[in-house]
Amino acid sequence: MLLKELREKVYEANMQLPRLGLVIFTWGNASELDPETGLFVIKPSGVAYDELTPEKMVVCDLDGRRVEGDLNPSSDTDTHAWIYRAWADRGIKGVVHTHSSVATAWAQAGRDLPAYGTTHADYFYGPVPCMRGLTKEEIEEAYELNTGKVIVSGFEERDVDPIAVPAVLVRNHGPFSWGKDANEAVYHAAVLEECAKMARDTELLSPHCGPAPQYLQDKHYLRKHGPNATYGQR
Ligand SMILES: O=C(CO)[C@@H](O)[C@@H](O)COP(=O)(O)O
Repeated sequence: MLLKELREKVYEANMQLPRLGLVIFTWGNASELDPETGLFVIKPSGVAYDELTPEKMVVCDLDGRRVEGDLNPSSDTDTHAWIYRAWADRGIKGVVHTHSSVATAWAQAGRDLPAYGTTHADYFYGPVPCMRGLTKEEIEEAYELNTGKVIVSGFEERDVDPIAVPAVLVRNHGPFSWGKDANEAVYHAAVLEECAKMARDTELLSPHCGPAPQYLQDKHYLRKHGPNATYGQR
């Protein structure tokens, strides 16, 4: 069996999704890329979380083709593969998709998630962008592959660094997040959902409050990220 240890790691990352309240039923998926082989492990499609095992994880290549496994890989496999092809050389080796309800509501509303406070700024350096929905033709051509293309090209067009903002909202669909591995991608998915809840409530309390001042966002993001980070135990 290929990538036995990675299968176990990706299984555990997937099991975090329902534990954190980010998914129900079979929604969502997590994967991690093995840079040495260029293969990634992903959850199988449509399998309930309480039926998952490391052995049921599916190994795919960067074209999204199944290399090992009896089950069909996640229906979002091509999206994960597109993100790896585009950003693995930036150190992005874990991808997560969820339908966490409040982040999905921002995606359905077609709105970027504003940086209203330091909680957001600690993890996302600026708003989390909401990328356009797919056209009918893109959906009919290759839905999941074009979802990945919309995400990556959207970051390029909007000049957003996927390291500085490790998450995205896809209009009328939901959130995707990423990180250095599957666990960090899950972590970012959970933080995104909490920031989405806070932003929704912020707008209820003060509809036109505007984002946190840039100097405050800078302070919080840069204290945790980059060469001058000071947060926590060094
Ligand atoms: O959003 C989608 C597919 O894009 C959901 O069905 C997804 O969260 C779960 O699909 P899979 O079970 O991983 O195939």
